[in-house]
Amino acid sequence: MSKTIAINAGSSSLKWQLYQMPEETVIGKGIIERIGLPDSISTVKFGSKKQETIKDIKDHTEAVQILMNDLIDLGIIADYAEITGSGHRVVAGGEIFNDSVVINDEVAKQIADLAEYAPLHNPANAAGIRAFMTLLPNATHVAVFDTAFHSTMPAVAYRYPVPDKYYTEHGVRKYGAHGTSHMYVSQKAAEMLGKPLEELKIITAHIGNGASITAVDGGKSIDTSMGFTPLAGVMMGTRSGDLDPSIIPFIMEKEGIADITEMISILNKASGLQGISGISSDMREITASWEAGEARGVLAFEMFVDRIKKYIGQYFAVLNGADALVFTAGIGENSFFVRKAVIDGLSWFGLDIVDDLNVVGADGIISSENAKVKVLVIPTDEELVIARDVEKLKK
Ligand SMILES: Nc1ncnc2c1ncn2[C@@H]1O[C@H](COP(=O)(O)OP(=O)(O)O)[C@@H](O)[C@H]1O
Ligand SMILES: CC(=O)OP(=O)(O)O
Ligand SMILES: [Mg+2]
Repeated sequence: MSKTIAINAGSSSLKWQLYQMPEETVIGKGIIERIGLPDSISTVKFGSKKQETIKDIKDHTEAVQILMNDLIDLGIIADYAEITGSGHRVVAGGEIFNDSVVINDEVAKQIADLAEYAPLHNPANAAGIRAFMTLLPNATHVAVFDTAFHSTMPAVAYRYPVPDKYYTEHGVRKYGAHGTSHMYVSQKAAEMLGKPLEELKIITAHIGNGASITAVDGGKSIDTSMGFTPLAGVMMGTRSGDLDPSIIPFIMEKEGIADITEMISILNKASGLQGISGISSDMREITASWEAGEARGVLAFEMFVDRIKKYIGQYFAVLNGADALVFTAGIGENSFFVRKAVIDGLSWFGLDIVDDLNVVGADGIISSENAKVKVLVIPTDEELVIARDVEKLKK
C-alpha cells in the first residue's frame, strides 16, 4: 500500500490530493479556500462523499492541521504511516532548483531562505513541508518548483535592463511561477489538438487568485508574465501586477508609509481586484458587481481583462504567432465572462469563442471549428504532476 499526498499551497488556498500510487487513483481530495479571509471553506471529497466546513482559517499551518485531522476523522486513512510520500508545490526555486528534488534538512532550509523570491508563497510552502516532515517522519518528501518549467527562458526574456551586476551578483532576473501548471496544460492541449507538442506555439493563461501568462514554444517556456517575484505581470486578486516603480516612493511619501516592507505588502495583498473594487479579491464577487453595474466593480473587471489581453498580445509577438490559447486555474477554468471578454477583444488575432462551448469547470475547445487560433479550457492538475514526481524520486 503506497499512498502519496500532493500539497499545493497557493496564496489563498491549499489544495491536496491523496493518491494510491503508482495507479494514480485519487483516494481523497480537498481544497481549503479563502485562507486568511473571513469564512474560509474546506471541502473534502472521498468516494461518493463530500464534506464542507466553513470557518475562519488564519494561515496555511492551520490549514494543514485541519486537513490531516480530516483524513483520520473521516476514515480516509487509519494511520498517517499509510502515507509514504508527500509532494509539495514550492513557488520559488531561484536558480538553485531546475527540477524536483527530495527534501532533506538542507533543501528545507533553502526553500525557506528563498522566501525573498516569493514572499506570499514560500513561507506557506515551507510551513507545509515542516508540518509533513514532522507528521510523516518515514515518508519521502519531494519539492516541485513553480519556477523549474521557466528555466528554459532565454536571457533576452529573463534579464531586466538594469546594471549587469544586479543579475551577476544578486540574481535579479525573471523567474516566473505556476510552471507546473503551464507545463501540464500545454502538454494536455497538444493531446486535445491531436498534434505533437514540439510543433505547437501555445499561450497558456493561468488565471487564479495569482495569475500568469506564458509563451510556450515547442513545449518550452520562452517567456512568462511573472517576474523576480509573483508580484509582477497581470493584475491579480490582491496583487497589482506590473506598475511604474516610481509610484512606490511617491506613495510612501504621500501616505506616510515608512517601511518598504509595508509598501510591498500593500502591492501584494491590498491591490489588484481588491484594491480597485474595494469589494473583494474573489472574481465571483467582482463579476456579480460588474453585472450589477457598480462602478468600482465594473472598473476592476475591465482592468483585469485589459491586463490579460495585453499580455496575450505580447506573447503573439514573442512567439511570432500562436496555434492555441489555453485558459486554466480558478478563474480561467470557471469564469465564462472573463474568458468571453478576453477573447472578444482579441478577434483581430484570429481568436473567437462559441458561447455554447464556453464550458465551466471542464475541459474543452471553445473556439469555432475554423478558428485560426484554437482556444481551450483545461482544468489544471498540479497535484498529479507533483504525485508523479514523488513516485519518480522515491527510493
Ligand atoms: N465560478 C467562478 N467564477 C469566477 N471566478 C471563480 C469561480 N470559481 C472560482 N473562481 C475564482 O478563482 C480564484 C481562485 O483561483 P485558484 O486557482 O484556486 O487560486 P490560487 O491557487 O491562486 O489560490 C478566485 O479569485 C475565485 O474567485
Ligand atoms: C505563484 C502564485 O501566484 O501562486 P498562486 O496563484 O497559487 O497564488
Ligand atoms: Mg494556484
